[in-house]
Amino acid sequence: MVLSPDAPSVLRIAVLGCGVVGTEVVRRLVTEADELAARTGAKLELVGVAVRSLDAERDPVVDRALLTTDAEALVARADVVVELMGGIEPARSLVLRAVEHGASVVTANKALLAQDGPALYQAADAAGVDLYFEAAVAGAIPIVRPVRESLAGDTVQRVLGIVNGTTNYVLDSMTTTGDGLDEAVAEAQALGYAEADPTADVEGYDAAAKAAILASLAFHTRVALDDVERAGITGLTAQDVEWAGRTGHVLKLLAVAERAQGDDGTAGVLVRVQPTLVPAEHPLAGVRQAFNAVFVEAEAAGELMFYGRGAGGAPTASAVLGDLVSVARHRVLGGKGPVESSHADLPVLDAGHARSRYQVRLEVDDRPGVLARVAHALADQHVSIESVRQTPRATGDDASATLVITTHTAPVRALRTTVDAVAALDVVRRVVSVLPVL
Ligand SMILES: NC(=O)c1ccc[n+]([C@@H]2O[C@H](COP(=O)([O-])OP(=O)(O)OC[C@H]3O[C@@H](n4cnc5c(N)ncnc54)[C@H](O)[C@@H]3O)[C@@H](O)[C@H]2O)c1
Ligand SMILES: N[C@@H](CCO)C(=O)O
Ligand code: NA
Repeated sequence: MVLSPDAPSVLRIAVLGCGVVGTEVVRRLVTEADELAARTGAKLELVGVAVRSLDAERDPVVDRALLTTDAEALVARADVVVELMGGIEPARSLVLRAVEHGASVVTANKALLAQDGPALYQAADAAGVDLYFEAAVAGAIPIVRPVRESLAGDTVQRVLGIVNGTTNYVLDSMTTTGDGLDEAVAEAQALGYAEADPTADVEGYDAAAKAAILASLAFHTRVALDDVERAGITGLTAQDVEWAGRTGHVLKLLAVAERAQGDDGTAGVLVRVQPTLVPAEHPLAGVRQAFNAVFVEAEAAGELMFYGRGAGGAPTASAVLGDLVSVARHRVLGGKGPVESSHADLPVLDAGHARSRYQVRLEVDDRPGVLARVAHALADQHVSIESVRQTPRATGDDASATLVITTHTAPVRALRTTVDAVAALDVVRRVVSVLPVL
């Protein structure tokens, strides 16, 4: 490449946090140094790695002479800061400090971006530096850049997918083994997918943060973590998974961000994370283990699908290094990457505006007239039935049955009212589950 005489020949790189991802980023910076320099046009010199403890055991690829517990001082002497410690503070202050010093930032921190993204994007923009975050959504899968750049000339209608590897592993394991949730989570922990405290994954916070980031990019609108309607997988049982299979579905934790209309017809966006019944023949049903997959539906492009590893040290490091080369190239060749695009400023609608097909599973008395009464309760709310399946549970005087009703697309508010009405019928013993169907 032809470089201007004042282009830097060396860029100082600071890595903050040396855990699962940080270690793999350091490994590639060390082992691929020559190749990265050739691609960038400048040497990427690792000048320090901020850690909590200097004495902790580490992979030998990490040069102990580069370790420091003074992250602030390290940030002050870097051209590019790679934030991989996670959490809100001190990550937030260090990212702000970095851009104030004129350093570009690469981060994998979805929690921070979903909470404080706008302030960070503005600070980077004001300072004229880059803030890149491909690794924050779906790990190695290129999805931030396609939505932010490749689709910048199109109109995205909907983004949906599996964006949390841990919960996909847990649900996949429940599907294949018939295990309950606790056993599957313990297995995911033993294999290193789920953390010791798996709350962020199993309660859907991690997926919700990613959904907020994707929605912001896709709809040119600010969407924060609190705007996302969220349900995790903790309430799911082995029976829910079994019934999904019996009715031709696979249970997946889906993130959905879509354009929708408010009550007065105004345009808005809806963003939610919830366990969803995916038809067995749908491509998302075949996303196994800890893999992620994201569908994007855009006006001109039509349907796009992105699939790959959404977690793990090396895959996530791939996305971080891609960003690092991009922002480093801007330093060498001049120019800057995209800034926050929130001009559409669409309202985030409350989840009551969602429309979906639903599957309602009931335990009912098994006697004449029961089905008619349940069907009547749905008809009262104009919720149309697509199919009904009845399976006997117990026979004799106390005969009972499982009733699985699949509805046509209905507004979630009508569905909720319907379920309350059904639950109140004396012939209905229990509403076991209500799940959306993709
Ligand atoms: N692990 C993955 O698969 C994955 C995938 C995508 C994104 N991410 C994101 O990447 C980031 C890092 O994740 P991870 O899995 O490597 O976590 P990790 O817990 O393995 O590593 C984080 C490291 O940062 C260190 N750290 C925390 N606070 C620090 C501080 N104040 N000063 C110095 N060091 C500090 C911790 O001691 C730890 O070693 C997080 O934002 C995470 O959400 C992780
Ligand atoms: N805990 C996350 C890591 C990637 O963000 C997951 O399981 O997908
Ligand atoms: Na990604």
